[in-house]
Amino acid sequence: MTGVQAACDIPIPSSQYIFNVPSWQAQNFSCTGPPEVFAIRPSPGKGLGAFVTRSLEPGTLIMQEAPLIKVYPPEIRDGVGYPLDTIQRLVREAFEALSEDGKAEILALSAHIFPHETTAADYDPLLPIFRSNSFNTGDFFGLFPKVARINHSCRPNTAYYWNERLRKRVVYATRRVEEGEELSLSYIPLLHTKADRELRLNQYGFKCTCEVCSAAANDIMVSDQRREQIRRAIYDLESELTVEVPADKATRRKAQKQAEESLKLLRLVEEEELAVYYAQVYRIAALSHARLEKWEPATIWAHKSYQLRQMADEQSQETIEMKILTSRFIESWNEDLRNKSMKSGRPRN
Ligand SMILES: C[S@@+](CC[C@H](N)C(=O)[O-])C[C@H]1O[C@@H](n2cnc3c(N)ncnc32)[C@H](O)[C@@H]1O
Repeated sequence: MTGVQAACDIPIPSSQYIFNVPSWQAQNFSCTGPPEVFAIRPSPGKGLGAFVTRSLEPGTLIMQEAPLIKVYPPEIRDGVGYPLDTIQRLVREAFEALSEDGKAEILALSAHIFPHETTAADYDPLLPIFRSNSFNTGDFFGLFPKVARINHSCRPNTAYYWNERLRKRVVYATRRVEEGEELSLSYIPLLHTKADRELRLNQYGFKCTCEVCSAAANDIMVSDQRREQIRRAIYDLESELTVEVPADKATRRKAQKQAEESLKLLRLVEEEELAVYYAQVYRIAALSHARLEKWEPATIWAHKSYQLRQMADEQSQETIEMKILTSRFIESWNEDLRNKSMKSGRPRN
């Protein structure tokens, strides 16, 4: 029996509580959560930013926030994008329903205003605030005032996702973040060249000054090439991912090539330090090796992917998938070893 199980087995009498809470306090009790791990202060050239107050390990939860304003976008008009007039009206309606404190929180957010906007007859200052700070959860556009203080980087140290169970946007560290370092996340897909990323960031009205975009010309060229290669490799490998054992020699040769490509992809993502993609590429490497019945590397990559996915969200479909795959690969690996030892006539302990 392990120490953990032993500790859990200690019977705790149900009538005993650590604190004796008077009933009036219990009614008024609300959980404020642990102290924040960041502070908001000026970030040179970027307005305000969020800076960590102590070093964070990968996977540390940084923020969990419910949207203060939520707007369900109407259908996109073909080739035109979202109808701005409708979005503007919906944002205004949601804003008017807020408390005075909520309104003040929204109005304090930064916004980039395009010159043509202020001259429009129905100009509403809420629209640039919304455009500069809102996130698309896939279901709706939401304004999350705390998350909105995190600046963009093309090599971010955090990732975020919409947690459907909590109905909150969750931000967590994807790598170690040192005390005093600024938190960053990505507003756009990152597997594009600097020029393409610039075009996408235009909608937020700023030119990115992150470490990748302000590097020397040669480093930018190398980074651009790597990102293009990573994008292509992810697309190619993911579109053919299967755990079916190759039925003939030609398919086996192709599967072998794919396993090699999956390791090259891993190296590229690590060289580019795109921690937000690690879980995805570990999964590709795991499945590519499982197909060849190379259970040891398949298990190692699957477990790495599982660990990262689990840091983000223990109960997501992606995490559960990697947990199941890891245990299946371990089983196959054990079976493989048993078969080999039977063949060699040496029993395995
Ligand atoms: C969502 S807000 C981020 C918080 C903002 N800095 C503030 O003061 O509240 C987005 C705005 O921050 C600035 N910003 C964010 N990331 C940046 C970056 N990588 N380079 C330059 N400016 C950036 C831009 O002005 C952008 O419109």
